[in-house]
Amino acid sequence: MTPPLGLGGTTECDRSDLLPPGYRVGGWVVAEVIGSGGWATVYAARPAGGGPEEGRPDVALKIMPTAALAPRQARRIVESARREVELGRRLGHPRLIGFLETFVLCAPDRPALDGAIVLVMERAAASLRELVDAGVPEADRGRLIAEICEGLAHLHRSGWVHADLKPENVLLGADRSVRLSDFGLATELTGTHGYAPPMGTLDYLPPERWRAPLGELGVLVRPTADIWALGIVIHEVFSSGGSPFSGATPVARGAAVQEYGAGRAPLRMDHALPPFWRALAADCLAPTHAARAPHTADSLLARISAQQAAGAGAGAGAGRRPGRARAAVLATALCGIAGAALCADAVRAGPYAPSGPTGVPTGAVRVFNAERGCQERADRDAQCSLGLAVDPRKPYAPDNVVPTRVWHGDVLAAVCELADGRPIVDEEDRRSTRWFRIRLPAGSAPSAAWLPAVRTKDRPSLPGCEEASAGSRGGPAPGFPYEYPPVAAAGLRGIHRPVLDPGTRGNVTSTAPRS
Ligand SMILES: Nc1ncnc2c1ncn2[C@@H]1O[C@H](COP(=O)(O)OP(=O)(O)OP(=O)(O)O)[C@@H](O)[C@H]1O
Repeated sequence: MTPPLGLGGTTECDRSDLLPPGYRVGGWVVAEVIGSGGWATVYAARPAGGGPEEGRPDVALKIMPTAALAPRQARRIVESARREVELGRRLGHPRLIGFLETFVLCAPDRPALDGAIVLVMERAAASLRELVDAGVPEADRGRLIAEICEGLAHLHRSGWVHADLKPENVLLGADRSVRLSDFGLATELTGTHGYAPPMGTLDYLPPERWRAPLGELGVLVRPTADIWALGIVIHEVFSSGGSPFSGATPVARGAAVQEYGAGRAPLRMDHALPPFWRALAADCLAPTHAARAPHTADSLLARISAQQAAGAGAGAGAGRRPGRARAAVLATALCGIAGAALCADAVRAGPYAPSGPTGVPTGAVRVFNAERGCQERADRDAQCSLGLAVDPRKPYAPDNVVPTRVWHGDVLAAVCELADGRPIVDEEDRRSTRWFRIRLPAGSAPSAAWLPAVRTKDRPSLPGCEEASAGSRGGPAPGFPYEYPPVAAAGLRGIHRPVLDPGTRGNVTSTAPRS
């Protein structure tokens, strides 16, 4: 820290804890107040003439008073400033706000501010909060989230957790590029976690933070806390500032977060979120640290980049109609793994082949997609496609979903049903262990796959699969998968969209401690 500086006030100010415009702070002259947080007031300032700052760009001064605080609080402020300075010194990055210097304010004429800590920062043009309040332009939404991810990825790679990510702390340059700021709670990790002061912004705390014990070192934080906060920010950006957790106050919304974290309430996102961003936010908002851990800032960034590179960024970002897409945990991963070539098959509405010589198919099912936005679409958009499983008794995973996709309204040839497959829950919390064996279009490989019963409203009268298999082949009931002759259908493009696998969700909720 630079030594205390002599100051010269020039104009009157109606609050003793505010500096008037023109007040000189070090080599800087205070202009207007930009905003105030819990512990600080941030001012716009320009370089004072004649000093080394002359000719430098305007800055923001974050002034943290300590005079009126109890010793413990004052220590907290000093510690918070130390974190900001330390992080700023070590982790310079285009997505993090730049720090120029820090010093202690010597202002004997203003006792409330005498001894305050001053951070001199690069000055931003606005905060994401202002933009959210005004309505984030559709064309900017995806880019802003991607840039926040870049900042987080850099922090996490460098072994730090921000611990207070929220739109107020996402600053925007004159060109609207993102700069993460306010590192007062930023925590350096020792291995997988670190300890932060027991502070933060209630609306952005993950479920586990609400019951985290407070030890001597503080509360345990991990990068997944930032990922949770990112999920809330994504939701806000795409839904005009709305939170996915309802409640009139932050504490009430916190109670809703805990209900969700304990598995007693589903995640309910605003219909305004386009499917891609809904899926991304849902992954960020996985209810436990363990479930969120695979979704690192780097992996989220890769998904966003892939989406944008595929030319779907604009559509995914803004123009889509709302839907109730649930965690398409595998959607992007599958496309990434399988590539476009594997994403080539699809089943069109019909043709449904009635009973053939072998007795199959013996029924039909019409695909039902619980996402309302997808029900209204007729363009067979990839984001609205649904996956079919190879094996209904295994979790959905990249190696357990066939390349062929289906869409809401498709009529599929079902040959038999399985009552005790893996339980599946849809976006409306309908749960079923029943699966239908579906014949796929000619040329599909494999030629048959499995549709979860929650993905159709139809309940055709079908034989049990073991029975059908034995009947059609005249042999003993085989295991999975069965093979049936394919039906003809047109091939279309799209990506996999597996339904939510509650096996995963069940594990998650069962391991989540009760609040
Ligand atoms: N470098 C900067 N350039 C422009 N505006 C800034 C800058 N730093 C902070 N601000 C704005 O100043 C306001 C106060 O910031 P500050 O970091 O003190 O508090 P906060 O993040 O809003 O709240 P809290 O301290 O309670 O977390 C915020 O609205 C923020 O957007």
